[in-house]
Amino acid sequence: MVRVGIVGATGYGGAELIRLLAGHPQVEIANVYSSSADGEGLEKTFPHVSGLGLPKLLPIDADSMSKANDLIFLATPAGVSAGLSPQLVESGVKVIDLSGDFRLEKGDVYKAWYKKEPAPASFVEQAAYGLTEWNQEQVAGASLIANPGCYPTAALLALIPLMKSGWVKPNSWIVDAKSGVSGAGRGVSLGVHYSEINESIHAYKVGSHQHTPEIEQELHKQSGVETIVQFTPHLVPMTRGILVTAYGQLSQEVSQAQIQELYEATYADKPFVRVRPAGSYPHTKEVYGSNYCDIAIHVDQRTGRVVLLSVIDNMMKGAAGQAVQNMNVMFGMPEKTGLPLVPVFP
Ligand SMILES: NC(=O)C1=CN([C@@H]2O[C@H](COP(=O)(O)OP(=O)(O)OC[C@H]3O[C@@H](n4cnc5c(N)ncnc54)[C@H](OP(=O)(O)O)[C@@H]3O)[C@@H](O)[C@H]2O)C=CC1
Ligand SMILES: CC(=O)N[C@@H](CCC(=O)OP(=O)(O)O)C(=O)O
Repeated sequence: MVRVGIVGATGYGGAELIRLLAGHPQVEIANVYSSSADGEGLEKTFPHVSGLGLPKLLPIDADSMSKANDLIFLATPAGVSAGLSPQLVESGVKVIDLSGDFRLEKGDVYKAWYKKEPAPASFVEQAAYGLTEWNQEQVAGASLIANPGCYPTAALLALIPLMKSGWVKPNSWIVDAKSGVSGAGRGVSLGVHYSEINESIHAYKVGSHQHTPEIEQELHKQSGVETIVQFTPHLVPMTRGILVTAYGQLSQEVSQAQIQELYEATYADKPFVRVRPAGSYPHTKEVYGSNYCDIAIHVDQRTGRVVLLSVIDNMMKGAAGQAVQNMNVMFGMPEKTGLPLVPVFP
């Protein structure tokens, strides 16, 4: 059994990790940690986990954490992992970080987009970017995983095959994304107040969202081609789910069938990416509560553009689900272990 510890267990990412790990056949939830609720039972925060026999919340202390766990998940705000993970990794415990602290390779880029001090460069260098489908080998050998952001997961799984093909003009990509409100975490603020967001939709952080350099960095790494992406996120009044609609200008005559074939071949052996039949319209509800990313391809011959539609559950493939998928790969377990396959529907 792998002994896991969860930091940030009182947040949304932490709660989703508990849901998955409590049902994982090869994991023991050994410890849960909190920066604010020492000694309390997690059911005080989350009545829905009552009766699972979970340990009480402990204070965060790197020394004792590294002795009591084989793996620590950090589901904490940006900046926390940058300080904590180096100590944990040095003492021999593996770390999967759900925040953005180890995703960006260049410290100055992190500082510019997150407005925080970057993690030590030597640890950023050894972190594997945990987009499992594309980095399985690096994930398997890593001690520190930078779990991808929710929007980058949906965008990258859709864009990478076409970026690698050379069939789309690199700087033409426009990534329009819509997210449910759980993507903003459990903290209360005016921006997620029910009466402010219900029956409304709005864009935010146009040209300045911190996931923009992450998408660009990984497209470059996977395709070898530098790319600038126009990324616009929107907040929609639903709890979970992300829909990415991405537009790229084709660089040559390519048919819908050719692109469809490319995607089907690329993801044929990837259990969590489902390429939908040509011309379909995936709904976020069709992946709700699951670790799937569903992708559909539309070629518009009139405009010469390809339109990619990609849906995920932000809490699952966009956060905790992908983190568990990475844990499975790190510990040599089958990739799908403990990840319930069928989405909750309706
Ligand atoms: N929600 C989502 O869809 C996604 C989230 N992420 C990332 O995952 C991380 C967690 O997100 P999410 O669960 O939504 O956020 P939440 O705000 O719901 O939870 C974060 C938790 O972190 C803990 N925390 C707060 N401050 C500190 C601190 N200084 N030191 C240690 N722990 C602290 C809090 O628990 P306590 O007070 O008990 O310590 C809190 O419950 C974030 O970095 C987020 O960006 C990534 C992808 C998707
Ligand atoms: C809807 C919503 O607010 N989503 C969050 C998701 C970002 C996130 O989780 O940030 P890191 O993964 O980079 O830490 C946002 O746009 O900031």
